[in-house]
Order: sequence, then C-alpha cells, then structure tokens
Amino acid sequence: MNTGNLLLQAQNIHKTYTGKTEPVEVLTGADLEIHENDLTAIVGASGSGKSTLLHILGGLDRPDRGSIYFRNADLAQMNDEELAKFRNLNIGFVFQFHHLLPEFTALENVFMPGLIAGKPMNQIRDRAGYLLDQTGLSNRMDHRPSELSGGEQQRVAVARALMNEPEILMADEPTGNLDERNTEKLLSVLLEMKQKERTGIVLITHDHRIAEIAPNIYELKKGTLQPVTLQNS
Ligand SMILES: Nc1ncnc2c1ncn2[C@@H]1O[C@H](COP(=O)(O)OP(=O)(O)OP(=O)(O)O)[C@@H](O)[C@H]1O
Repeated sequence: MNTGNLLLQAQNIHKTYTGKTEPVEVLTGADLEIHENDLTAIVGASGSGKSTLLHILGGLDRPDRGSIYFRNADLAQMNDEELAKFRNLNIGFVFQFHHLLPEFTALENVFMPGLIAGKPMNQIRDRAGYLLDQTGLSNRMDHRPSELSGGEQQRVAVARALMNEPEILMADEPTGNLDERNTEKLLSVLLEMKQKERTGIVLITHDHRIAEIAPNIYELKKGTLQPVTLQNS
C-alpha cells in the first residue's frame, strides 16, 4: 500500500501533561510512519490523545520522549524559530474551526503562509487564485469569513493550508463542524487535492465512516497506535 519514500517517522512518542491535580499521561510510546502521498486516518475515543499526537507530528508541540524525523531532519534538533519555518514550508494544518482572520478576504487569508515564507507576490497571487478555484471558491475570493458558509470557510482553510505546497496536510477533525453535504464536499476536495498536489494527508477523526476513505487507518488507544483492519477489506 505504501509505495512512496518514507516522509515522516515518529518513534516511541511519549507525552504527559502536568495537569491541575495529577499528571495526564496521554502518549505512551506511539509509533507511526508516513510515506509520500499517503492518506492516513487516526481514530480514537474522545480524550485518547489524537490532537496531542497531531500537534507533535506537525511540530506544533514537542514530545517528552521519542523521535520525529521528517525525511532526514530531526525535529528535536530544531529550535523554536527553525521549527516554525519548517512547519510553514512543509506542513499544512486544517482544524475543526477554520481560524481564518476575520478582517481579511478569502484570497488574503490564503496569501498568509506565502507572505510569511517571503514568496514573490505575483507567485502568491497566482497560487492563491488557483487554490480557491480548485476548492470551488472562485466566486467567493473577495468575501470575508463572515460572508462565507461554514463549508466554504473550511475550504478556504484547506486552500490556505496548501499555499506553500506542503508535503503533508494535517487535518484535525476538519469536518467536525459541518453537515453531511459539506462533509462530503470537503472530503472530496481533500482527496482531489491530494491527487493533484501529491500531498500526504493525516486525517484525525472520531468518525469511523470518515476514516474509511483512508487506505491506512490507526486507532489511538492507551497511548499507542494500532493498525485498524476494515472487515470488508
Ligand atoms: N494542555 C493540557 N494540559 C493538561 N491536559 C491536557 C492538555 N491538553 C490536553 N489534555 C488532556 O489530554 C488528553 C488528550 O487530549 P487530546 O485533545 O489530545 O484528545 P483527543 O483524542 O484529540 O480528544 P477529542 O476527540 O475529544 O478532541 C485529554 O484527557 C485532555 O484533557
């Protein structure tokens, strides 16, 4: 199933939060390998640590123990500034709530990662226009987030996440706030963009039906990842 080169390798990831009264041990030795252009879903009960794991895999947080290599780069060796630059160039994030900047238009929101990366403005404009077109928003580019539906806002968030041509898109319950029709639309946009851009996707969901779009499914349970085999596969 995994034919591409190894892109991300997480080994023996541990994470415990200090907690108010007692420590919360969330990850107790999670291992994961992601290859180029993989689609991987991670399921697990509420509170099992899915978001914690995604944040660590994407370099938004650091593990207490364990290693994460992205190609040959060891995330533990990067200082915070290097890690921020690494994230902006290699990883796209989509969360349950879009986190778009309310005072900017859809087009300007999609610009942001390109501006932060210091790319030329003409390149940023072309790429943002292309991505909004691909996500079905060519006639909504000048709308502010408050002038977009929930499904449209989430598709802008996908376009923004793809701005810098990331190698992996990390999506944390991206459809958690959407109705069935918009869920289907968002998933089909993700799958289409995966094909067109050759982007790997890590999809966190508590919904097994959504996870089933992924060839590789893992369940996070008691702090570790176990492969899930579908009954009809
Ligand atoms: N900053 C923190 N400090 C203390 N405990 C935390 C912190 N962040 C998360 N937790 C706890 O760690 C556990 C895992 O949280 P996490 O958000 O990773 O789970 P999840 O599987 O994504 O949950 P959900 O599906 O409900 O979003 C939970 O018990 C949560 O209460």
